[in-house]
Amino acid sequence: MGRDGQLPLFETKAAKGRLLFGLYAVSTFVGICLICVYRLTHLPEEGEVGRWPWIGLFLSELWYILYWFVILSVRWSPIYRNTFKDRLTQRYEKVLPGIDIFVCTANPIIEPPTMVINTVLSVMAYDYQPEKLSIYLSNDGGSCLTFYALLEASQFSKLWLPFCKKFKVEPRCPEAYFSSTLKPHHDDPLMAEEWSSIKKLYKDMRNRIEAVMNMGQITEEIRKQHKGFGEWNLASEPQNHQTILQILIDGRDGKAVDVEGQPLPTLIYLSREKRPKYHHNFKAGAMNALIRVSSRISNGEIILNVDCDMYSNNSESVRDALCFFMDEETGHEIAYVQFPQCFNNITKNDLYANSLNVCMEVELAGFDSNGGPSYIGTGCFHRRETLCGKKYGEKCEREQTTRNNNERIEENASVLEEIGKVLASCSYEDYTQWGKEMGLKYGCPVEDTLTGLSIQCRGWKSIYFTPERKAFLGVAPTTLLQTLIQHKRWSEGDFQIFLSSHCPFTYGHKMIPLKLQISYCLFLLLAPNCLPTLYYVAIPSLCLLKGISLFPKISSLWILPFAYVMSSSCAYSLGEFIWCGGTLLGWWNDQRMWVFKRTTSYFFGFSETILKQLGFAKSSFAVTSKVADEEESKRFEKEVMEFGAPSPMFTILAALALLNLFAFIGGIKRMIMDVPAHVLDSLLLQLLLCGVLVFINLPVYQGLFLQKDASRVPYSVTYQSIAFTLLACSIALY
Ligand SMILES: O=c1ccn([C@@H]2O[C@H](COP(=O)(O)OP(=O)(O)O[C@H]3O[C@H](CO)[C@@H](O)[C@H](O)[C@H]3O)[C@@H](O)[C@H]2O)c(=O)[nH]1
Ligand SMILES: [Mn+2]
Repeated sequence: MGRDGQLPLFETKAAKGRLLFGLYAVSTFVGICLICVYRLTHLPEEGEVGRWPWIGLFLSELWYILYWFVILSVRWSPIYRNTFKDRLTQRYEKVLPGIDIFVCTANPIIEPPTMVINTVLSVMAYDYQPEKLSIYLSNDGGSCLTFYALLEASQFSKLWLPFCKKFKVEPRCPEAYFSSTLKPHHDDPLMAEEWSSIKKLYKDMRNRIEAVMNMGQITEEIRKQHKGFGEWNLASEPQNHQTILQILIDGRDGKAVDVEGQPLPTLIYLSREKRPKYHHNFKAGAMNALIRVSSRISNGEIILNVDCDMYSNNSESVRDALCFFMDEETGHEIAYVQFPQCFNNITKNDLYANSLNVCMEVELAGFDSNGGPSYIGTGCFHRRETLCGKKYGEKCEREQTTRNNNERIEENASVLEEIGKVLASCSYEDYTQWGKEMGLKYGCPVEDTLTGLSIQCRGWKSIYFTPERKAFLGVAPTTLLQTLIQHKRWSEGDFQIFLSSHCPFTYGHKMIPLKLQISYCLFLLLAPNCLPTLYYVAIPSLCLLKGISLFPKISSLWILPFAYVMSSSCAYSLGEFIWCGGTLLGWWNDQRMWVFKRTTSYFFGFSETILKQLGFAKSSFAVTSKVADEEESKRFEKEVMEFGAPSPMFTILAALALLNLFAFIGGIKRMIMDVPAHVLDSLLLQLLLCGVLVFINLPVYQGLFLQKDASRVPYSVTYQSIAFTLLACSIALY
């Protein structure tokens, strides 16, 4: 029961199956202790072969044990939330706050404008009073083609919104809706008719936008449709232009209505100023410009941030989020409500492990119970004042950015556009706290994690909410390289936070619970995982070639803890994976990606972070492509691994795969030729490990030797990797 005897607006439930989890944790812990005892008591004497590989292996294992404790503490007691939207409506319908929605895009080629406006339309159609909704599109690509697409969307919304509301359609992203639903049956002839006509109008619009995209420019005729195009006479280069701010729909304007005469949400286009002299700070820079501009135009109390590829799949999400913010008991403590990142282009067995299901279903729910989820960049509702640097419980002093909420904004649209242009200019942030104490933080490729952490360290709580009907659906990378590069950015940014003054253990000391500090390490310490993994996939195999044993004999009892820890961990992760909706083959693919990411993405992420610390490298942000060519898409659908592009990441993958293949063949040969049974006895576990790695790497061999189309491993990579492998093997053997 909440304050004043009212029922709360949300409830919290603990996860089930804790006993089983405890059993797994305790028994595995015993196994781990025994492994340590074995490693210490069986350490080869000084001068004996295998002493150094042994020590290295033990250090790797120690790292994994440390990381296992992190994994365990995140999973200890996940919680799940449930909202009561009817109570919200009953109590607060008249006083619901204004919501500002920020959609970010950065590149018209890899983030096609059709996709961007689909996202925009889906959030315009939220089940919420349109007078209280304002949608901002931030275009860092600076392309007028995106502006044109948004102009089209503003027209189309006049039909789309009433259609969605009249027939309560889901999802409210037109592309997703029309490709997932069939024409409604004749029992509702009215809807069937409207359905067909809207579908046709949507397709016409899409064709117009695509035609313009193919031309690469807009025609004179289109240019005349809106004064805004005039801005591009001055803005020739995407990275060097003035602010472009256009209010396409002004919700306050009585004439801004849909075809049924109902008001429309406000719709605004923004390309912040870009100048070569000024660093633009990637998405964080875009978000901060949006925060300032919106504070003068609509000043919504709540800000929703979505990436341009993450359409709203659930028209009730705003209300879900408000159930947390407006809860009488705890609402005032909550800074942000994070929804999971889900994707609509995951294939059945998820070859590249992009679904992030376990992270979204289990790990973030664990964060929630340990003190609050991190901010993951998209699908997150923020309280505006917390983004402006306010501490929990403090009165907001920085009035320049937040206006009084009751104050009505009276200026007309063109005045607001002029004011906004100043707020989004490069020099506005000079000598201010923006990017430091205010807004999203600069200087880190994972601005989201860093910003979320600092909000939590200012005393705020956060909430993680996974509704049954997914709230947002996005586009996951569709090639191996894109996935690896994305994870490199993440691991690099995360590790950078760990090494910085924002390390949760110091920065968060006494500010957030210890268990949350530890939980953050799950992400922040991903990068260093590359070292033990590289060691584990290379050294035991090389030792196998040489005949050095690093694991207990099969006939010894010491084999038991190794066998137990391996099988219990596999069983646990498989169970968790299936529980989160995965398949058996999906789990296997996930294991493969586990190895691939650790030996490439995290390795590069780790090295670059170190180089950055030493001042040798600068930060970058490789935007993930949301499109693939036709052949690529076909292979993606068929779950054929894509190696097409030459990349040092592939050289490492191929070299490690070949190394294990050679070692495996060498190991088998040794067993057959050298006959004495003790070889088999002392090397079998190593042979098994090597065999599993060979099995994991099957798609790599396929890419090296069998695939003939554009997806094969490039020859340059093949030669390099063969050279590396031969070198490594000969060093090991002689
Ligand atoms: O200079 C830039 C670069 C990127 N973006 C936008 O940022 C978003 C995320 O970029 P994307 O390439 O899709 O990155 P992902 O790896 O998919 O994104 C995840 O990880 C990022 C941090 O690395 C977060 O910013 C994202 O919100 C989160 O979804 C996209 O909408 C981009 O348009 C900008 O607005 N300006
Ligand atoms: Mn993305």
